[in-house]
Amino acid sequence: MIQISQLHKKFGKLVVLDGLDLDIEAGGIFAVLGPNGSGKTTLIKSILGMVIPNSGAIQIDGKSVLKKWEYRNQINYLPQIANFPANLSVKELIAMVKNLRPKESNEKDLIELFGLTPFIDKKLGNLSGGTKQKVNIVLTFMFDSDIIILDEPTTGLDPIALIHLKKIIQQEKAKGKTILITTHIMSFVDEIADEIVFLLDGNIYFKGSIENLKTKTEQTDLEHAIAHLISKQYV
Ligand SMILES: Nc1ncnc2c1ncn2[C@@H]1O[C@H](COP(=O)(O)OP(=O)(O)OP(=O)(O)O)[C@@H](O)[C@H]1O
Repeated sequence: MIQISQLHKKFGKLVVLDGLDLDIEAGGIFAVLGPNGSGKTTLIKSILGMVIPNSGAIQIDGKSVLKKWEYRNQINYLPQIANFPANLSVKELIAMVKNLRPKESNEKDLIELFGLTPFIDKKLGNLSGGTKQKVNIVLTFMFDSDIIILDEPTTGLDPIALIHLKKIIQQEKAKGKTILITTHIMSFVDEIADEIVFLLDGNIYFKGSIENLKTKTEQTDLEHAIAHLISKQYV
């Protein structure tokens, strides 16, 4: 579904992606992991066309996406930091996004599920961090798209919201969606990911199931397995 080959991205002299190759098959939950600054967001933004690579190819369903924009309509994206206009209300923001993306949307159930009804007329600038993240989640999941990309989706969420988030991610997976998630919360990965994609030194250092990773690193829990990967004992 998503094919990336020989992707290079530098910011000035800093090499972030160094000839990265990655194939993401259709359907399933892929956790994109790696230390801070390893290039997870850069990779995701390259797929979304928000970062322009220096060289390399990105294809979705066999078609190159570089310098194209229409394909973005088949991707739902939850950014790591949502810079919402502070003066808009939640309702106004949802209406604005619906206007920008003329596609059927299903925000009502999500607003209710995440307990956002009492906040619907409140200005975004006055909301708590976790409540803003719930709005971010509603905006991401209210459209039906084949690919869902979530950059640190759990940030600021309380345990109940986290349960709801996990459930909607599983529901989307059951519909055959391809879901990419970056996170540093290993318990979250352990619970929901089918595959781990681990970035280090500008490349994919490991791609496979959690079970494979545990076997390869001879660790019984994911956190230690990842720590072993970073210590580069398994090149
Ligand atoms: N627009 C930019 N200009 C300059 N440097 C950038 C830019 N975007 C990212 N970088 C740098 O590229 C590197 C990779 O950043 P990126 O945000 O992709 O990492 P990450 O793996 O998502 O990190 P984290 O886990 O901390 O979110 C970092 O050193 C970052 O400072």
